[in-house]
Amino acid sequence: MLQQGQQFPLTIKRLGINGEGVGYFKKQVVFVPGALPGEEVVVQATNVYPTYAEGKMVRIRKRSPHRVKPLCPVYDRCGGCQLQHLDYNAQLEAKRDIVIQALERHSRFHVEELDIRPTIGMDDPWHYRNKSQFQTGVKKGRVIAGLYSMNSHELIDIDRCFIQHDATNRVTTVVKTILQHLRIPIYHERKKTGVVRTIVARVGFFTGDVQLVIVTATKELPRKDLFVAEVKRRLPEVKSIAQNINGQKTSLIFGDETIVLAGEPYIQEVLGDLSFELSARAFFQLNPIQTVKLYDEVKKAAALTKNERVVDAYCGVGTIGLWLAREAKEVRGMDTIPEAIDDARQNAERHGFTNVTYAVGKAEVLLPKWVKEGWKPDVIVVDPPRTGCDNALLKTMLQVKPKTVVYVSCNPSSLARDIDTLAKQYCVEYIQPFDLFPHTAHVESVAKLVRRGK
Ligand SMILES: C[S@@+](CC[C@H](N)C(=O)[O-])C[C@H]1O[C@@H](n2cnc3c(N)ncnc32)[C@H](O)[C@@H]1O
Repeated sequence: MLQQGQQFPLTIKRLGINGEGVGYFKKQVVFVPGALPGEEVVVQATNVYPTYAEGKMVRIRKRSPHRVKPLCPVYDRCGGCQLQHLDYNAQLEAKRDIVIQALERHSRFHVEELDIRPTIGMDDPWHYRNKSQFQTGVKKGRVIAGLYSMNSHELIDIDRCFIQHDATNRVTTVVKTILQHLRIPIYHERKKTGVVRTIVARVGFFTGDVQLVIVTATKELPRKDLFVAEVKRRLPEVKSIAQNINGQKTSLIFGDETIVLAGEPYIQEVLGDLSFELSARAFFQLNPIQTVKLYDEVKKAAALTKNERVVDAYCGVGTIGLWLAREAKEVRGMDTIPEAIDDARQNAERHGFTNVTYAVGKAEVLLPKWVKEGWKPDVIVVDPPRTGCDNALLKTMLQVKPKTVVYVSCNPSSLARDIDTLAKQYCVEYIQPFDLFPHTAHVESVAKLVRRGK
């Protein structure tokens, strides 16, 4: 058994689900952030648990040929990315491997018999995120904004984040200086004093318009008019300035109340031939370039012929349903967040779709209700949160037996578990991994399932 603080040699076998290197020391699994598959490293045990251990890398004895110098100067301290030290093609392979590992661990499939395709990556895997949410703080009298360090509560000041679109970097940096000049108080988490908590900047990739949301702990924002005037003067690309109030002690960024301070309540974004109006709190996919590829894959997998009734389960603001609507007879979507459904309805209306309806509620409650009312889908698309689909939904799917299920997943473990349940009546035609978040350990997948027999 390993002891805390013990140093030992380790060969890294693979990347774990959080991007850390995984090796075995006398059959005990050890997770080592920063270590890469194929490397031989010396590790110091930092945490030893009954079934696994965590360690930090002390020295690399044999380097991976895929190890590269991270682009970001704060990569080692910031918790945002996990894979910048691995070359991009190797990242794509590692992500496919993460999907394979999840299937081996959480399903009964013979993985070698499944068609798991190479990960679809980006031509340029930098500056792909359309939204930044940087916490604010004060360091040596200077206003800073960024992300919290991985292992401590230190706020890392980030001037240029290499995975953010540069418009969001620029807006955040300038807003920091405006807050500094106007001496607008920054919120202090421990003392619970001050005002500004978070700077949220979102850009429409297609339009170049930027939305700025200042999240404050109090309703009062000192020197608000001056702040707005300075933002307008120095950042003409900002088309919407809003204040969101969040006085709660919570890990959620936004509170319930949003006040538009200047400009439009929305910015515009375009995906394929659909346009969207994004309000301050509206959810929208973070990587628009890859989202288009992902949705096109969903469309291909759904293989619609204008005769199908389609469910867009966990629909968010309805984007997948709208992507499919022209090729479907009818689309019904549902989500638990009322604002998302309001947006989905408006999006459908603006595009003139008459065959799409959206409802607020749980997928596992609404689908059985629709079926009971006599409405049976031919194709079901699910895009659940990390926890995967509720059992009641899977059960209804097995009862209703749509000819095709398209499963969009942001968590390979819950994907593996859920498609294992569906395998009673469905064949997995293929699984297509996507890289929506280069340089992080996230992997998104589209699985196409077709009903066995009739
Ligand atoms: C991964 S997002 C899907 C977003 C959307 N399909 C898109 O492409 O933008 C998951 C969504 O599931 C919703 N959700 C969570 N639990 C749910 C449930 N039990 N039933 C329906 N929707 C749920 C969340 O509000 C969230 O919008």
